[in-house]
Amino acid sequence: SELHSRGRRAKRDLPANGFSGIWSSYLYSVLNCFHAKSAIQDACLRFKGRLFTFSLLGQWVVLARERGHVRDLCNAPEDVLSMELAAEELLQLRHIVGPLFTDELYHIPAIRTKLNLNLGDILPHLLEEMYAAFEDIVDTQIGDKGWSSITVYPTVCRVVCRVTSRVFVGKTLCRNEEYCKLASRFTDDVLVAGPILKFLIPSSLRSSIGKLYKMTFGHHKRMQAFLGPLIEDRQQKLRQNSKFTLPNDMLTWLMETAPSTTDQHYTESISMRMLNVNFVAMHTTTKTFTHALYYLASQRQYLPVLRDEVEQHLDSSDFTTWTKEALAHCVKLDSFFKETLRLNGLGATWMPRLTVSDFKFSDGTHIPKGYFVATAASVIHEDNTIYNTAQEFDGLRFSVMRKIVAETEEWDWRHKMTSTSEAYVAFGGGRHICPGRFFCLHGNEVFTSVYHPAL
Ligand code: HEM
Repeated sequence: SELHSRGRRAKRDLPANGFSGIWSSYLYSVLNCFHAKSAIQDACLRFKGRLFTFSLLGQWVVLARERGHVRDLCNAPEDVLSMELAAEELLQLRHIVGPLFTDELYHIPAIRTKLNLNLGDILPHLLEEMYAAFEDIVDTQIGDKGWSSITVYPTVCRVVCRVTSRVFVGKTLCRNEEYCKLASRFTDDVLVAGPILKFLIPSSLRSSIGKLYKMTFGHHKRMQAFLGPLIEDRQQKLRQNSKFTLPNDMLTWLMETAPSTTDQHYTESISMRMLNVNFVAMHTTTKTFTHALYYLASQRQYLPVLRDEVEQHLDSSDFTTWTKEALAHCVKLDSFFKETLRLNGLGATWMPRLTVSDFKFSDGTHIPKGYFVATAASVIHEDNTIYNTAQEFDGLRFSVMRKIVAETEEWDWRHKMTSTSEAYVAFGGGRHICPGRFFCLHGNEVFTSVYHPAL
């Protein structure tokens, strides 16, 4: 039955967390949502070092936590363990957004090459927008007393959206309230609607409900309405003068990377890629910066330490002198963000994969086609055998580790925020490792470095 296929036990010869009956496991999988982190921690303790199955919101997942298992997961090719199909199925992306969302993926090379190569050039724009966004969004909320209580998440979300949109679509559109609402709401809408569709709606009805959803929210159509005239304008300028330099932003990089530049599909396709870029960039960066702000506010001893470091490397009276290289010297700031993500990653389980064909872990465990596999990310990040006092926040943890490495080795990159390993999976690993992590670090550092009296 439908319920059975959604709630079934993943793999009979692996230990299972909770109940393994159809109804009991289904109900248990709902309860697990309310305390996923501790339930996974308990299961890891019980099944020491072994792979096990865990049920979450009607879905059994094989969870990996040992280094070897995580390495196997990272190294598996896409046609064996598929991230794309896992995301598509778990979030019902075909129904909620449309097949174009998952079929074309050229935003990934655009980020990997063009965005990452241009980080130095876009820094002044990032900084200019950051100052303007703080003035418009934060300063206007501060009254005569010189302080005000602000709801952090929505405020950070607006700032992040404006600043990242400056790099994605340019100065005019990033200051358009309607555009920013669309860019920031899109991820939240998908993250709510996708799991509901998968969990509550039988597969025979999903297509019709998805159509209704798309008609109501119209994310793609609205994005086309914003980007269409901009694309047309840039193309026209190029037609008039082939030497015309396009603005250095994501829209241009997508226009240059898109397979075809002529047919009608062009604007549709680029708009969908822009939605996808927003999907991966906004929510993740907002969440990380919000947590970092909470740590700063609750552990104020870090404020002078981080500010001293920033002032040592960057001229706080003139941000136009800031460079990518100078920011890279702020190792304590880097460590602070890495530690924030260690304890507050994107979820208790991460790096979901769907087995497209039979998969064998290196210890011989065999997972048949059609099952979900993921890492027990929070357990890995809070393992006392890897990190001292792993449950505690130590903002300078990684800068100390970097210093120790630097004493004996030439390169101290191993503990930088953007470096990953089987013990640090906040940005995933293997072929799908997050290509936007350099931009995200850049953005976060700039956020915190910008001197603001409210901080
Ligand atoms: C703190 C912020 C961020 C976090 C924690 C984060 C984390 C992740 C993680 C865990 C993955 C999945 C990796 C896997 O399953 O192996 C991922 C993938 C991805 N991320 Fe990020 N990310 C962040 C910011 C960004 C930004 C700002 C961008 C774009 C500018 C971005 C673009 C992407 C893309 C395109 C993928 C898919 C890569 C692929 O399928 O090959 N991310 N990210």
